Amino acid sequence: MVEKRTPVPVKEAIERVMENIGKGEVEEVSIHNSYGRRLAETITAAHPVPPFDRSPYDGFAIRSVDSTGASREQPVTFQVVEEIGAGFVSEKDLEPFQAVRIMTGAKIPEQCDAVVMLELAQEDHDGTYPLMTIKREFEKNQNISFEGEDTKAGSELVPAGTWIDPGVTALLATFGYATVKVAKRPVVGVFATGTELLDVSDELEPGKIRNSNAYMMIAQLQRAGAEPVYYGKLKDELEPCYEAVRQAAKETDMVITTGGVSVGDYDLLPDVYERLGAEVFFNKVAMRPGSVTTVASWGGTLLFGLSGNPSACYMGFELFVRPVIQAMMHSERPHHTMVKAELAADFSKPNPFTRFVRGSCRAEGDRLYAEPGGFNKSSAVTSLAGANACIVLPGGSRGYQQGDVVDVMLLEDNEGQKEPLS
Ligand SMILES: Nc1nc2c(c(=O)[nH]1)N[C@H]1C(S)=C(S)[C@@H](COP(=O)(O)OP(=O)(O)OC[C@H]3O[C@@H](n4cnc5c(N)ncnc54)[C@H](O)[C@@H]3O)O[C@H]1N2
Ligand code: MOO
Ligand SMILES: [Mg+2]
Repeated sequence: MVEKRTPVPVKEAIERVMENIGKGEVEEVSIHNSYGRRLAETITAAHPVPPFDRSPYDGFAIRSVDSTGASREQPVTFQVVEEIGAGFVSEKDLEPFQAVRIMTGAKIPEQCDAVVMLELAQEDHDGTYPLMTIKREFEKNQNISFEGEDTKAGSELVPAGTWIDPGVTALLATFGYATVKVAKRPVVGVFATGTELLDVSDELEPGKIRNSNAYMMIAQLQRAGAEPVYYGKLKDELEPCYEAVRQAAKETDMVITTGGVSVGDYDLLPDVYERLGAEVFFNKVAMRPGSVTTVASWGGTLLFGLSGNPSACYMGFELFVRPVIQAMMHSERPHHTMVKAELAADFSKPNPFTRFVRGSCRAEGDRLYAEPGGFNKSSAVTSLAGANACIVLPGGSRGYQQGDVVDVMLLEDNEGQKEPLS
């Protein structure tokens, strides 16, 4: 008799997994290697930005009071007593009607409170000093880039858990982080199971296929920020599978396998979990594809038994493995971001399970469209190429029509959200 499995609703299944994980360790990395990691410390402004009042223009720093009454009819002339570029500080004590030629980024001289752009000044020379004449008044504080206008000292800028994008890297540099505390990349063991599997470089043989899932999962792990350890492929034989998974579980933070997780004669992962004495959280999820997704825990290591069917394997990874990686990397929003978009094709056949249709989300005019990727079976591999989104169609008695507004999960977004799927 075939074992009867009870399907768990997708959200509940994800929550069961998430209850069983904690934050990963912290390490310090050079700013050069920080892109794509997650912060393990909150970045707080150690000083104001900019750290001093500075000129936003190439021009002349003046005392605004000297420009009072300046007009086309009554121009006012200044002696230019000094010139400073960015990086230099004025040392002159200015007298009335004296100005400093100043370049963008240079510190505003002590006695000055306005900047005249080069284009608004007429330049001349009196034999001793260069001269500059203006034909309009300048107000106090005109054309000054103020200390702290970007951020004040002590402001919390980026919370721990944030994905380090190029902008965050700029902040790290601004505040002198030559190294930064980041979450360690979880180390994830990868196995492909299946006696039918050939290596990538093998010629096809009757009844055999090339192992695509392992490489797909490694790429998904890299996209998620984890460190994949590829243990290779395993034949559908219990003893070697058991030994290999057991060993890998001791060496990694989690182990993902693909294939051998359903109810077939050669689906041996259920036996591996039983023999290990692993705690199986569920072995059937009310989703399609990926209904056979199984998650277990053994000795503190999570074991993900993903389906052998490529589309099912892909979805099992994005729904269950990826959020675990994000949470271990200190993300407060470990789940994929959801948006609403218009369905660009009909899915009129109702399905009792929630369907996850791989495809793309694209903007056209002021609307977002969700476009299925093509061949939509669990076994599909071609429709995964270029997928940046997944259309989520809740199960039930109704189908979905082109133009319906549906939930779409963004696969390439690093922002994430707290709760799964809503
Ligand atoms: N009687 C039943 N049969 C099946 C059920 C069921 O409920 N009752 N579930 C079906 C569903 S749904 C799925 S999904 C598959 C899941 O099968 P497994 O996870 O056990 O995976 P395998 O049987 O090992 O392989 C399935 C399929 O995928 C191909 N495969 C496997 N590994 C790879 C790989 N690394 N790269 C590319 N392709 C791979 C394999 O050759 C098979 O064609 O079970 C249904 N059956
Ligand atoms: O688990 Mo299967 O992918 O539902 O099709
Ligand atoms: Mg099978």
